[in-house]
Amino acid sequence: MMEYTLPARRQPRTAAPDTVYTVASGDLRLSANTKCWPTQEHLEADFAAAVERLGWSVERGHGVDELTGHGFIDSQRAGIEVFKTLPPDAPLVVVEAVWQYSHHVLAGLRTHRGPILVVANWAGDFPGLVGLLNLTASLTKAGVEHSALWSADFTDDWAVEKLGEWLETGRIEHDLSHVRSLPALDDAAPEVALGRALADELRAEKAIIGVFDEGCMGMYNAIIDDELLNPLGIYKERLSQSALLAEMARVSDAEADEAMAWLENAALTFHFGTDDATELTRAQVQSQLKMYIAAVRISDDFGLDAVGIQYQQGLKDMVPASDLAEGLLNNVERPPVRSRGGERELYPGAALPHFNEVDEGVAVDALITNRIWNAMGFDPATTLHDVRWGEEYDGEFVWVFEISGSVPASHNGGYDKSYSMRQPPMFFPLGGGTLSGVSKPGEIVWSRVFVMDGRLHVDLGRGSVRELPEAETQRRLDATDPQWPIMHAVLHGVNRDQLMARHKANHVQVAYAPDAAAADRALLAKAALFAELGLEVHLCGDVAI
Ligand SMILES: C[C@H](O)[C@@H](O)[C@@H](O)C(=O)CO
Repeated sequence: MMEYTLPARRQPRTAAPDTVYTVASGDLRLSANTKCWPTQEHLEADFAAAVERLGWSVERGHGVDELTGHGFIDSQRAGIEVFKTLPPDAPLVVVEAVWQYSHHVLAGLRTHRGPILVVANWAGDFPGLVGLLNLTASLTKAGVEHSALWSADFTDDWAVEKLGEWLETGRIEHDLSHVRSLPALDDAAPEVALGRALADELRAEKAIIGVFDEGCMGMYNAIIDDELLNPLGIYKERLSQSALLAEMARVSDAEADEAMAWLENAALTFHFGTDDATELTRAQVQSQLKMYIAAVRISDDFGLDAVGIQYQQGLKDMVPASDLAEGLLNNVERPPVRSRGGERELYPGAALPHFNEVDEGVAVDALITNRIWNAMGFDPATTLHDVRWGEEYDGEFVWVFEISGSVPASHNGGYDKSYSMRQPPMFFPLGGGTLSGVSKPGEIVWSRVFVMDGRLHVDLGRGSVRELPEAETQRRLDATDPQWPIMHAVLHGVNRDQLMARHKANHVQVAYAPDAAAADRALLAKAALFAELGLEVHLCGDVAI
């Protein structure tokens, strides 16, 4: 008989009784992990104290790295190694005070057999809630059973009761009574006819989304397989960020400066400084505008209907942030871009929808929103935001929707009400300016396209954007990232915990309509379009259908 070298069988550890094991997933960027570590330690102490008060013990599943000084799992490999040492049947909690890359822990969580809980602190300072929402959405797409919980410090009655429920049963049931399935639609409604006609057109004529490097920052939920995407009539053009760099190198300084002059003329405020390491410089913006021009030219080359640049891996070490380009692309009014030889203006008078962080759920949504809003004669500017945080103001819960860098200027009421600040060095070593502002008051449709049970779904809802006093706006910006664009959103008929429990992404899509009745009509058209394409449509909160 032949003798082969068989791998030694690993003996799985047995879980200690009444013990919860914790892990913490982090960023890939050392600067972010180091800076956020004290906040993470604080949350872990609060959470452990809550568990211990309920009579259980907490064992941290991995230590603090002596070299880096932080205790985050900072790569997929590190995560796999940590999970090898954990008892596979133990109750396991992923504790998150920061923005994290879900794939760091997804491999381990996919094969973990014990109950899984993801928790975050209800705080604005670092995007822990955003990290939680990405991980729970990724687990949902992966079909891994899990629960989630959030609290300021895990001493409030609600969180303590929910934690107790999880310790006892291995599950937390949240109130999801705000979600209902789309009812049969009125065939005679013009919005239904519009939605269905646009769906037919999309399937028959097809559209292409350009994906500059798929899979940003471990966001597994943000990747939609071709098998799910193609039946909608949407196809991916897989592009490399290297090609974007090469194209940027072909854009002249003079062309970028012309775009800069256009923006200065439109009264966009740039907060310039001189220290490249921490402040915004003209050279950074010039590079960003070269990216804008290059992205439009490549989109034209490939006949793209929408485009996404992932930036935060790879490009972040090569050029300043993609955000300024992204905000410009999503706006109808933007610096004109001509073909390389100057003969043609590209995508004249139109927004070219951009899906930040190559989130393909956003790509589908932005493309469809753009078509419906254009057909209805509304401003088609649409953007994602991070579901970042929120607090009550004046008796209602006002969300801080805040994406990490840019919105279309029309959301702020125009370029003259928008500004550009240097991206925080912790995340963006080479800087670059944002396209920021405070989103104008008005009526919005919000939505999220996501993958669950191997199918595409969409959640749709209505909201209003509030105007808050300047001091409150500033307080919210200071409590989060003051460089980033903020929207004071109130969701109709959906409370804080309902959104957190249900929302299957760190991102939420928003688009304005001229007034409440118009927003209701746009939502109806969107629901009809998505239903016609075969998505499972869910209505969230108070929706007039
Ligand atoms: C800068 C950070 O990495 C952000 O990109 C992160 O918080 C997100 O926006 C995630 O959607």
